[in-house]
Amino acid sequence: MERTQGDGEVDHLERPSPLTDKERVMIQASWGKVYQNCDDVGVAILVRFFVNFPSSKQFFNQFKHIEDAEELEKSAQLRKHARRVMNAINTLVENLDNSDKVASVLKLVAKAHALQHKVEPVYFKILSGVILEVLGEEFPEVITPEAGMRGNLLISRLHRTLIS
Ligand code: HEM
Repeated sequence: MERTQGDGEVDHLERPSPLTDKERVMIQASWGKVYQNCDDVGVAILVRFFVNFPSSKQFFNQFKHIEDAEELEKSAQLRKHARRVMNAINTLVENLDNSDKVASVLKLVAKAHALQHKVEPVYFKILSGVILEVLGEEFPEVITPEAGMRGNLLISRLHRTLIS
């Protein structure tokens, strides 16, 4: 299904086909390399996200007024969220063969962000782009176009959970 948003952007919300065993193993191996460096990678992703999309800082009381990238990098709240994001993705990747678990993790994250933190769903889409951008730069050998596309589909599931 394709939905056209108000600004004319076409949003691909089609249900992805189930992963084959081969794809699952490939994603888990690729992610394993990323997760070995989870602290550095997570912080690099979030700093890029908050520097390039400053309005996304509004949800974080401790660094919403910080503009300098080096200062952002030191923020304890940013570093904590980076770890949480990386750990949540790790749980998803470890459980790719358990769709109930994947759905329950996505639902928990989606509910907390929508209801408690009041984060608009669009920020998840933006963050997913930044994740793929940073991983593509840092791990060109593991982020193939195919893996990138699957990553996008995972995030679009999260986005769909958030808006439903
Ligand atoms: C892949 C995407 C994301 C994942 C997996 C994720 C995960 C988490 C987790 C596990 C927590 C802690 C539990 C909770 O309070 O819900 C959290 C907290 C939070 N998240 Fe996210 N998050 C994501 C994206 C975002 C985005 C895009 C924003 C806003 C732009 C955001 C804003 C927040 C805020 C404000 C908190 C509370 C921070 C605090 O209390 O210090 N998150 N997130």
